Amino acid sequence: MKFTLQAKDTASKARAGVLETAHGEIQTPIFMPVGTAGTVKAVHQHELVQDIQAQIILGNTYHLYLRPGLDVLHKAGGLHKFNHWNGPILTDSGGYQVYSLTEVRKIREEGVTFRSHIDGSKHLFTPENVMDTQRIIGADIIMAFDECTPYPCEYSYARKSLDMTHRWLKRCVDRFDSTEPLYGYEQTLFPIVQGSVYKDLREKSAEVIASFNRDGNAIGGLSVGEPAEEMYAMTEVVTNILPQDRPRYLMGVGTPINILENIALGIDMFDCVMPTRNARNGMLFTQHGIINIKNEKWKADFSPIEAESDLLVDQIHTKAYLRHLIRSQEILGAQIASLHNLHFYLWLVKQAREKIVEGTFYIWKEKMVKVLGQRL
Ligand SMILES: Cc1cccc2c(=O)nc(N)[nH]c12
Repeated sequence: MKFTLQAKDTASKARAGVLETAHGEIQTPIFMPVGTAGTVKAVHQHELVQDIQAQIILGNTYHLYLRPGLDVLHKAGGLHKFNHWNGPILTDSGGYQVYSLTEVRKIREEGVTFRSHIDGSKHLFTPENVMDTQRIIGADIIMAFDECTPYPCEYSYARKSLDMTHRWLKRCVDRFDSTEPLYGYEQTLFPIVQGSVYKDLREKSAEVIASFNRDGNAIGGLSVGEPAEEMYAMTEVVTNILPQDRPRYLMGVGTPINILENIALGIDMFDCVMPTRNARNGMLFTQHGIINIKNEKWKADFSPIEAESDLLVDQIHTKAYLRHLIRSQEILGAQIASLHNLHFYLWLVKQAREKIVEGTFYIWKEKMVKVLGQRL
């Protein structure tokens, strides 16, 4: 998988590039809508393509393995066929979701046993079988099986966990490199840097991950509750070590401000459930700050959701109407708010890319971060 750097900011580590996959190219920096169970919740495919120009979406091994299950996905010819998405797909390896979604789980050298959050059935994920699973799902970019350490966590735990994640990575690489894609197009495996918030562990993990010389590299174990300053400090340590000519993917990040600050630290790819999850609760991200649409102040505000936006629903629907839909828990409320937030996130990273290319990113970023966190 080819990654071409097109521009670098002079006042920061921000870069603009193009990542070529079997299902098309991705302009970076990029935000990847999370489509956990094979759908970006409350958003139609044509809206992803036409309305927000999403370039790549995420699926998830844990969810897809449990439902609809590997036999259905295999018979369908993979996730692209199943959900009719013809662009690139990235799947997470499932370990993180086991930790965040299940109570009953055990982490062993062999892998992780857990009970399904759906029906309580018992399962085992190992580095080998999550590679096989991601072969069946057929995502263009697949993630190594890692342990995402909680925050906070003891140094000794973080170090032991890191060493196991590196041993698991070797097993993932051996399995992936000794199996073939199932649907006639190449897939690529990204390893994941861990090390919690400990500088020396992050340095060690970044060096080990870089030594595998894969097409791209991910940074995990952040956006797990640590203060933003710690997130930025660890990202800086890791991007100083990861190879310049490979894309860097910071997993689970983040707010609009997190994204801009991490682009300045040399990150190219982001994913986060925040734009869709918070949308369903009425939290709207806009270029002037954050709107809690359920707030009384919008009750009779008949101005467009966001006048400057080129998204149709932002122009034709009013704040008052969207407030009514969200408060009434109408499905259309989730649909409009989710589409609005995803459109905003994709607009933001597209703006960042344009500013990097024209050499004005740092000034623009400093101005934007002052506005984006404001409560309107
Ligand atoms: C989705 C996600 C968010 C945040 C962190 C992580 C992580 O450390 N590892 C994996 N596999 N996924 C993550």
